[in-house]
Amino acid sequence: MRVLGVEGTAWCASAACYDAEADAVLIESDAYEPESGGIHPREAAEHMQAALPAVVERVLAQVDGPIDAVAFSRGPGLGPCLRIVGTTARALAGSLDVPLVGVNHMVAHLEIGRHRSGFSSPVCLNASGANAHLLGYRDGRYRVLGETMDTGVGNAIDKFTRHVGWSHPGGPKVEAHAEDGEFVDMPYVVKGMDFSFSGIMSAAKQAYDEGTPVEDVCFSLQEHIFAMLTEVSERALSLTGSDELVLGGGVGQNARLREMLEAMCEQRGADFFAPEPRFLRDNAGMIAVLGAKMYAADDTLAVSDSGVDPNFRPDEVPVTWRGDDEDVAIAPESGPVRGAEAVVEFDDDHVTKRRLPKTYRHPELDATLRRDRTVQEARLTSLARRAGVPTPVVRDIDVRSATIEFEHVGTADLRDGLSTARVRDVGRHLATIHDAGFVHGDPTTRNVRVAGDDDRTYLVDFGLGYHTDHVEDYAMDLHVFDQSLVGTADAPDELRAAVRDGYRAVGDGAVLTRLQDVEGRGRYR
Ligand SMILES: C[C@@H](O)[C@H](NC(=O)OP(=O)(O)OC[C@H]1O[C@@H](n2cnc3c(N)ncnc32)[C@H](O)[C@@H]1O)C(=O)O
Ligand SMILES: Nc1ncnc2c1ncn2[C@@H]1O[C@H](COP(=O)(O)OP(=O)(O)OP(=O)(O)O)[C@@H](O)[C@H]1O
Ligand SMILES: [Fe+2]
Repeated sequence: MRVLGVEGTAWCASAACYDAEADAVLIESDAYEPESGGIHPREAAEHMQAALPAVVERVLAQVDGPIDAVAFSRGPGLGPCLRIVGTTARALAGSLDVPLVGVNHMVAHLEIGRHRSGFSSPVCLNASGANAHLLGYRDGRYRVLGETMDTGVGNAIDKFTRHVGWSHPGGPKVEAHAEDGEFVDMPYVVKGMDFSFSGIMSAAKQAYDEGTPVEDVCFSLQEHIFAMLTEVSERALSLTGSDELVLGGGVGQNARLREMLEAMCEQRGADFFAPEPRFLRDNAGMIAVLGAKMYAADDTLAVSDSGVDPNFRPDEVPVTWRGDDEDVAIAPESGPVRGAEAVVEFDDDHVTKRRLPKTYRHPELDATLRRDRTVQEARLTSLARRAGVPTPVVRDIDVRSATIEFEHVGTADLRDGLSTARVRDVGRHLATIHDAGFVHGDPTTRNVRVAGDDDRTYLVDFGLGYHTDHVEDYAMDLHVFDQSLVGTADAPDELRAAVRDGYRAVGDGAVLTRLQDVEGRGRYR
């Protein structure tokens, strides 16, 4: 089987042919390079119009044999560019007289890694220009386990380089300048498996304006941003119990990001795979490869239904080409637990939590995070108890070794004992701590302990918590819990409703309204 792929969501006019029998991918691309500033949608569309016919022709000239289907990027991306891709693909399918396959560009970024690695059900980190998210397959969909709360990771970096006056794209320039840089402290924002770049981008621009050497800013940007992405990836591995990670997206070409992910996986005994650069940056090869899987599953489009969608989210795609039994693994654990942050050991009635150094992080950043989170965790665990939320008693704390000793609570993680009554309780607990002026920061189904007998639910792991009176922060706390239900429960909808019920019974209705807002936000900016 041979599938022709067409890509052109933003900057890369590309065509490819995937020969499934030979597992060979032929790619021809032509990049749009803005003369100044970032990507202008109209100029980018003009580039697609001019360049797509030529790359298609170059591919077809090298193909020896019939084409069985034409696959194209349906979204997400820039509307004017996508429409040209759509028109090109429809015309090709018509002239070749073959079916049309509409591919989600973000799912293609992840599937190419799965395809090339041979991993069965990995967690995927997509680190591209306009996006940044963690995906895991569950129950017929790619679930968004975590994502950026503002801009995509590449766009964030590109905004800094525009500020400095460097041409687009900025990522490779930041990587080159970082080589001679030294560490300066910058904002580091992770909320469960979500993360945000707006604070660090303003800080980077300000540091540059105030005379910090640009090499130091570039170095520190990479150290912070990529450590954030690595931490959330590790949290996703820990939460799902998966031991496979694949990387996708243009920022994945960065050697420092790959090095960090590789080191993290090695430290926890997981397998890591990053496809070669031609499959990381935007390319039609990944569109053709996923197109072939979809075509084999009869997942084709009638021309009348083949409109493009600039906001096409990866979790909207019915995954027709994978089996029902391929869900991302959820392994039962025994013995010491290796969370995203700490190693937790159990001894009779107490639990020792050690934040061991993470070799992937810069030593200074590592020391700060381990110390601050240890102090904060001990404080907030006790504050929550005083507010009336069941949490373990803090028996001892040693800030130097970032170690806390807790009372052992519960008999299982909520993940392994989900019920509507229990998640309703969690909703109430979150409302109670928000009322007391702080957030948990990482409320997942593994950071709640449950007990069989009295059905109490305890909150643990307050290390990412902080004091705040912003409705947005409270809503994000709920959103993190909501996403963890989606990621770990078989039938999450009833549970999600129960959390809201619990929250409503105790907390502020404005937070639930804001939660709807948070969920409705398209983050492709
Ligand atoms: C929707 C689609 O149009 C979009 N595509 C996209 O963002 O192009 P992609 O090729 O995946 O990524 C481009 C980004 O990747 C960054 N980049 C390229 N090389 C880099 C490097 N060595 N280090 C860091 N960033 C790099 C660029 O600065 C740019 O922001 C997407 O996938 O989000
Ligand atoms: N006090 C406690 N009593 C019983 N079990 C606990 C207690 N504290 C932690 N655990 C168990 O250990 C696991 C890991 O602990 P914790 O979440 O604090 O570590 P972590 O490294 O911060 O995890 P992550 O950052 O991945 O959420 C929890 O999911 C829970 O199963
Ligand atoms: Fe992309």
